Amino acid sequence: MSLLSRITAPTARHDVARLVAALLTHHQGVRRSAPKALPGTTPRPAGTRLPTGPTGLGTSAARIAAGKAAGKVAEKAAEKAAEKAAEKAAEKAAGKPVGGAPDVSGASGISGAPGVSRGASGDRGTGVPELYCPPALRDDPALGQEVNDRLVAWADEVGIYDGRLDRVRAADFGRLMMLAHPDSDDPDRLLAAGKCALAEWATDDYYCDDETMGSRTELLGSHLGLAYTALDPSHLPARYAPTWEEEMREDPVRVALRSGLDHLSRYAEPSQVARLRHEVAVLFVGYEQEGSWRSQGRMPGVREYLAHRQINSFLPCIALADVVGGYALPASVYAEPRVRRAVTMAATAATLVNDLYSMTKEHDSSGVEFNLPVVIAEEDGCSLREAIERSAEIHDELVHTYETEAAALALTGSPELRRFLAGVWAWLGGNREWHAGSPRYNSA
Ligand SMILES: CC(C)=CCC/C(C)=C(/C)COP(=O)(O)OP(=O)(O)O
Repeated sequence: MSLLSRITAPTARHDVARLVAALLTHHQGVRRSAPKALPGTTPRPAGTRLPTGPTGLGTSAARIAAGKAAGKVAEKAAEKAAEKAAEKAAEKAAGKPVGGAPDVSGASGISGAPGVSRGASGDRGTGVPELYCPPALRDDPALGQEVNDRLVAWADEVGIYDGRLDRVRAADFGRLMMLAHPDSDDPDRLLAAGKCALAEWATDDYYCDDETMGSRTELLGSHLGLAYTALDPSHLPARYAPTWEEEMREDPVRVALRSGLDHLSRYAEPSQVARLRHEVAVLFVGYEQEGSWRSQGRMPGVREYLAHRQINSFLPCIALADVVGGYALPASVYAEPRVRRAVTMAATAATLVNDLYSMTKEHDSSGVEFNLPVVIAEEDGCSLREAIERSAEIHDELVHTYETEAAALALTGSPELRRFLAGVWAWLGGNREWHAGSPRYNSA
């Protein structure tokens, strides 16, 4: 065994994660709330800069003296924060009031509910059990509204959701961006990420989900193939290129995807753009998979569905945490298997939140709809209520595992990785908060 492999934190696995989570969360039957900050990190207010130069294990010798001191301070602060979070968690688990700091859920001023994790008060009338999830880190309604206004204006310009822009405005995707990316207060960066998200949503609504918007299962593959070329341009021979370009502009979803990526490219490095392209291509595979179930009239099993929700997920949005935050996580770190495992688990959890909150909307739609509770009810032969509870438990396990594994990675990783993992955690909180309030899922 090399020295490096001995001093590097071991890979946390399900069993380790479960053990730690169980120790921290189940003390005398009391569940704890998810902490506001990912253990091992500190919430980073918008505009805070990262230390520069090489960081992390084995690189300290390469740092110049000042950078070294700064890195050490940051590491110490992260360790302190982790200790504090663990202490707080233990106090909460023991049923003691947490000294000093305000209640994290109340402090956000968003929910009005005493605590944002699982428990009776969390559903705000939606029927969704309270979930183990961090609270949203900030709520800045004015910023959310600015992003939303600009997003709706852009949707109008590119032609998506024609005649339905009032519903898009009400869904408030600008608020989602504001809640999910608390380390940026730049409306234009939030808008760029919002455009990408709305274009991905439009792809789903127009091609997969919504027959009233023209979706037809037999055309899905062809539509998605063309849509992908909006993100990764086709370079056709000269005689075909002009007409191809006209055709690209004929479809509002293609226009939206291309325009969103163009805007994002002002802030993203090529490797970050490539990352988004990859995640969207994977998302499209997920859209296809769902289309295949639909055309067969087949309900997938729970394992297949969960694997699907990892690819048909919010990962393309979550993957932009660094672009929106104004820093770049190197491609090699993003691709590191332990990082990918943690981040994809978070993405699945975020998407299960969508499943839980969108059940009512989907229940009202005409076609076959897939979500985890329906799939569990079918496979386990249980009631939908029981299946909702089981879905919430699966969500919670994923979040606990992310928390444990990401915290371990944060303690040994670079400042960029630490910030990214904290950004993913913040994304989970903003996402849940948005789903709980957006009229897309909560209208009568
Ligand atoms: C990346 C992105 C914004 C994708 C949107 C599609 C997606 C992964 C969802 C979670 C939406 O799933 P669903 O079709 O259930 O969405 P709605 O419930 O209709 O919002």
